[in-house]
Amino acid sequence: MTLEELQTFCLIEIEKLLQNNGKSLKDYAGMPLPNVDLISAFSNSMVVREMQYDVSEMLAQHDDYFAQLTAEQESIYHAIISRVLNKEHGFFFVYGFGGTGKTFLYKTLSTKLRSERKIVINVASSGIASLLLPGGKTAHSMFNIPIELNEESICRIRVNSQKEDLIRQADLIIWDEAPMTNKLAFEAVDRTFRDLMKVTSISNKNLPFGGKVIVLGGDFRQVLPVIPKASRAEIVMASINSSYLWKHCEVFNLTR
Ligand SMILES: Nc1ncnc2c1ncn2[C@@H]1O[C@H](COP(=O)(O)OP(=O)(O)OP(=O)(O)O)[C@@H](O)[C@H]1O
Repeated sequence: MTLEELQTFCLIEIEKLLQNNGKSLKDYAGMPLPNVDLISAFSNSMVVREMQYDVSEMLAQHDDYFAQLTAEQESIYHAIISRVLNKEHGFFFVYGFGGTGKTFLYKTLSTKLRSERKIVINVASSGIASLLLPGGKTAHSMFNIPIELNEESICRIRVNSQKEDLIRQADLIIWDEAPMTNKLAFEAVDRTFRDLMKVTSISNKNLPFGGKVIVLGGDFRQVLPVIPKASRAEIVMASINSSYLWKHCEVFNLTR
């Protein structure tokens, strides 16, 4: 917890005691007031959970991972981190077959940003893969992706919910095993994020995933979307690289 957060916590407690006695911090000239932005962040337990990582532990882990990155991993790392730090949008795909170090890269990115108290949402297409990611969940449960999908689907994220707030505040979203998810699921997430992020800036409506920095990863030679009785062509058409989103994607390759 930072000193400012600690101060806000203390001021909230003092304010509660004062209010119980018919007074308020505002009645005392020169007394600081709690930081309103932090109060709303505290009230969202999903955001609080993401802020609870031990900063020095994250930094130590990051430095250890970073020192081991290969040149390929390091250049992808810098490309992604610079987008986050410069508050620019980014839609990336990290392509690499099993064992090329995608998860290692995700862990290095996550520890870097968490060491700076930024929010990283780690999801995977399958439950098993999500267990390998730090703080991982399945994409379907995190983004409330509907089971039945079509070209107009949107995710069922309630307005003013904690999840909506968490997504809005997220600095980086990492989605592993992307090739096995139907493109309609990414398109539903894209529409939902555009809608959700236009509150922050109207121009986000025109950016892929509402201007978020999102990293998809996986290997198209492993598992593709499962569609009962579909032909090979239909399966290929259901992959993310057949989506309208793909032309916006910056693809990186991990080869070793
Ligand atoms: N730069 C690195 N330095 C040291 N070890 C690494 C590095 N990159 C990856 N590894 C190690 O190599 C192994 C495979 O890496 P990792 O699990 O990240 O690959 P992956 O591409 O995610 O594989 P999969 O797609 O099968 O999940 C792991 O044990 C990981 O710790």
